[in-house]
Amino acid sequence: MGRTAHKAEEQEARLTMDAVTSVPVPVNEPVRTYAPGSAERESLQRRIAELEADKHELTQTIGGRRRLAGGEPFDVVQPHDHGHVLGVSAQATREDVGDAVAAAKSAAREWSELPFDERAAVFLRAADLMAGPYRDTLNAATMLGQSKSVQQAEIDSACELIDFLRFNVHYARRILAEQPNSVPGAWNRMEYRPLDGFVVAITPFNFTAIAGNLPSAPALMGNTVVWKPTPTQQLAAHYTMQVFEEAGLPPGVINLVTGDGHAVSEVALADRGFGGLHFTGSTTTFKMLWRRIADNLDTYASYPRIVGETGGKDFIVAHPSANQDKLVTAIVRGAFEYQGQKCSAVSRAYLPRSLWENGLREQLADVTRTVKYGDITDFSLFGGAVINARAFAKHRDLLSSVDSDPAVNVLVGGGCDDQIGYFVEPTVLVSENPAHTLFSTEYFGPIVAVHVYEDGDYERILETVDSSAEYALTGAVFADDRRAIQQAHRVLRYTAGNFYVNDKPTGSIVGQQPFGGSRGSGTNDKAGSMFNLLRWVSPRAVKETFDAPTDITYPHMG
Ligand SMILES: NC(=O)c1ccc[n+]([C@@H]2O[C@H](COP(=O)([O-])OP(=O)(O)OC[C@H]3O[C@@H](n4cnc5c(N)ncnc54)[C@H](O)[C@@H]3O)[C@@H](O)[C@H]2O)c1
Ligand SMILES: N[C@@H](CCC=O)C(=O)O
Repeated sequence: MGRTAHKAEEQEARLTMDAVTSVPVPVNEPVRTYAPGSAERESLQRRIAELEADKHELTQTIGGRRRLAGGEPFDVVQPHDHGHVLGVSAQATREDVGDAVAAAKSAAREWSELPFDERAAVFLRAADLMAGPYRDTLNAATMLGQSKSVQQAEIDSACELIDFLRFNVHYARRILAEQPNSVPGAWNRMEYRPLDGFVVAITPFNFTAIAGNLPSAPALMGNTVVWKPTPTQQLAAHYTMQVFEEAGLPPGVINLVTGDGHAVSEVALADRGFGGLHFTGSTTTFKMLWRRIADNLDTYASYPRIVGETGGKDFIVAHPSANQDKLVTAIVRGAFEYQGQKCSAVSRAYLPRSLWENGLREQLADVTRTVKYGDITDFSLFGGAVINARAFAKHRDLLSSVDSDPAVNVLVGGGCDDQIGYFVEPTVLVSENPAHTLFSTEYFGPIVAVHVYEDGDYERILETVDSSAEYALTGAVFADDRRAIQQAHRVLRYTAGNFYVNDKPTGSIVGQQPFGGSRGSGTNDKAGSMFNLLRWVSPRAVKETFDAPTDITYPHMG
């Protein structure tokens, strides 16, 4: 048999396999508790000690080869103990990024021609490695490098990342199964090709799961990727890449480059073969990258896909009928877990005067005072430090400005200290002015602004919540009165892409609350869902006619 005939047969077999197999039905990875005395706690503590004792060389992976970037070196430290260096990495140069782009291009054809099941198996295997032998490593790296408590690491670098990988395979299979109608004599098919170009994934510091999902989701759909994690998440990203490789990801499919990303936007976003951006991070960075892409529009072979999940000014609004205990728990967990550094974190709360003056103020202050931050290797603590010196300085400046602001009262907190780690106290600020910048600016730290409204002004305050900030990511209403809940649904319909009723607006779960927001919060392509995966395919409609006409006349022509 000739080589061409053999190739055609092989291709036919691939199409058939894509059409008939099924994939494992995903279930959410159970969250481990790490309770005192448990074996899982001991095992994790051992791994933390090992990672702390090591000084990692945090390399790039380009075309399957590890190498330190050619630019300026930088240290990766523990935010809660910034004198403790976990690893050394370096800024990617233009040459490094050029090599990563070349590696992505050269791996593209073979990877896209691999049957879907073979690609899916790589990521399902990665999920199992993360759930098993790599769980402690990824959790320890996330705790040490990003200053997460054990609970916050477990729901991120274990459960959410594993869920992304398993659920994406399930959703991708559903996309492939979505086929057009055929009529007698013709067969219509939809082929879900990857994009006609490589994808750039640029990822934030705050979620190891997001950092792993952004390159792997397009790769699952057959794309090759240049992935740039952020320096402060480099340790966990390093191990995530290691898992992908151990799971059998071929060289060049995901190419990790290190550093602040300037060379990535200069080289990869200016390449003719750039096919799409998968971004999560601040609104400012996303807008800057979008503008750069727009400036290069005439360079590209295709219109690039742009997916970005960005900042938030997430809220809780409570009706006078709200349950006070549940409300306080939601504000404190929502605002102060992971030091307020979730894009979904509560950073503004609108509370009715009747509750505020009948115990809510004192209860909120008392519970907030119990929140302790420190070295996250102490499992009794609630949280750690903010991510770096820049974040610390932003919070320090804000706290010192509110000290002398007559429009703001500090209910609790207000202190900060960066001698050992970048610590900012859990802080509740109260202002009578709902138009104060505290209610519109994303600070991304453990600070929540409270506005107390008159009970009769509920509808008006809902309108204020809607119009105060440029963002529309997450939000929650607390009420027992169903009419109040319905009013909130109506007025706040576009104020949050993830809306919660009587629950905190953080902690979405893959497969349960697909995540993302609109307005200044992003393109709302819902990470970990079919909506996101659809952005990484370029469908081709194929019609095959079995017995094509041989006569150009139509019946009306007689
Ligand atoms: N909506 C969501 O799903 C979501 C999830 C997590 C975080 N976030 C948002 O992310 C932000 C916090 O993350 P961050 O501090 O890492 O954000 P960031 O915007 O500072 O950085 C994000 C990424 O962009 C890179 N970057 C910055 N400048 C660049 C440039 N010129 N060229 C190329 N890359 C560049 C960074 O190195 C990093 O990898 C917050 O605003 C938060 O709300 C949003
Ligand atoms: N899934 C997370 C997303 C956080 C973003 O930073 C949450 O819902 O809290």
